[in-house]
Amino acid sequence: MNPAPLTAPQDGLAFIKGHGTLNDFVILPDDNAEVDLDENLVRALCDRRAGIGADGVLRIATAGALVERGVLTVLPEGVDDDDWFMDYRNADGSTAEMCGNGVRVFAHALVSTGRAGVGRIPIGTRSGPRPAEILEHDGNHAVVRVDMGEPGLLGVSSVDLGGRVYAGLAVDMGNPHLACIVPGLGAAALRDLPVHEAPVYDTGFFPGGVNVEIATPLTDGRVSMRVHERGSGETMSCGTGIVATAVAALADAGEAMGEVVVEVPGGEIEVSLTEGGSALTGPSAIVAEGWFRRSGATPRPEASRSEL
Ligand SMILES: N[C@@H](CCC[C@H](N)C(=O)O)C(=O)O
Repeated sequence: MNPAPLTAPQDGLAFIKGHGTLNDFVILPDDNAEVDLDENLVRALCDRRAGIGADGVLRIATAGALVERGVLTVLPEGVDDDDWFMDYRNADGSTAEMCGNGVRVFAHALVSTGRAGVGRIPIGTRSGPRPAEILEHDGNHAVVRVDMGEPGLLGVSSVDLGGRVYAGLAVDMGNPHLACIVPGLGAAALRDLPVHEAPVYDTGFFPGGVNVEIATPLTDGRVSMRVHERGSGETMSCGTGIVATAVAALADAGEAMGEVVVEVPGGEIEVSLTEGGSALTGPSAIVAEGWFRRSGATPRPEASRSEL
């Protein structure tokens, strides 16, 4: 008997799987925004046991199509109708304004699917334009630099993570962050902290939730960081959180600008902070493509929800 070759199933949703320093994404090429990307579908795609598994979903669509379909109410300032737009969703189905690792992988996917050429690529996000430049490209691997815009300094706050309270700098990277530089913390001790536990933060300060970074102080231009992301739990890397951490680590050292290498469990990323701007440079990998069978998606029993 000849086994049937793989063909697109009738209810198949084409996907690409990629990651940036192990912050992983299901990428949905959906230029005209035809897919009804509701919370249940996002959760099913991101489910690490019953789905493909990812920290988030990146839908590729034009900004104009997302407005036409009502996914966006208005175009963010500086984003044009024809721009590719990164419609980002967290693993729990919530929407976020920005994802720094996501923009690198998104730009890489645009190039590898022929939607853009290498060079500077305009990319729209809910927090405005985040142009990316492919610095190296070798099929499934790329090095991408993203213009991350000007970090906003919001003040100081604190968070309880695993029973210990940390003070941090609140940084707006389009999405909210609390970057906590812990005096005397070394990389080995950071590895032992219970960053997977749900952070207890000031909901008055962060009414829409917050991403929490715990990091070592700046030493020779480097810091180590771990992150608990809003809507995804602990991840191996977070691009916006990496820039927020660089801002906080430099501030802690009495500086406002400079270059910082941030080590995360998933690898290393370079951050450049300049007058009124920031950039993130790091790798992207594309590892798979295929079809997600929508009718095969299995709702999770309530008892297993904490794993999402
Ligand atoms: N992993 C991302 C950030 C994704 C969004 C975040 N969880 C939020 O809800 O704000 C990154 O690389 O920046």
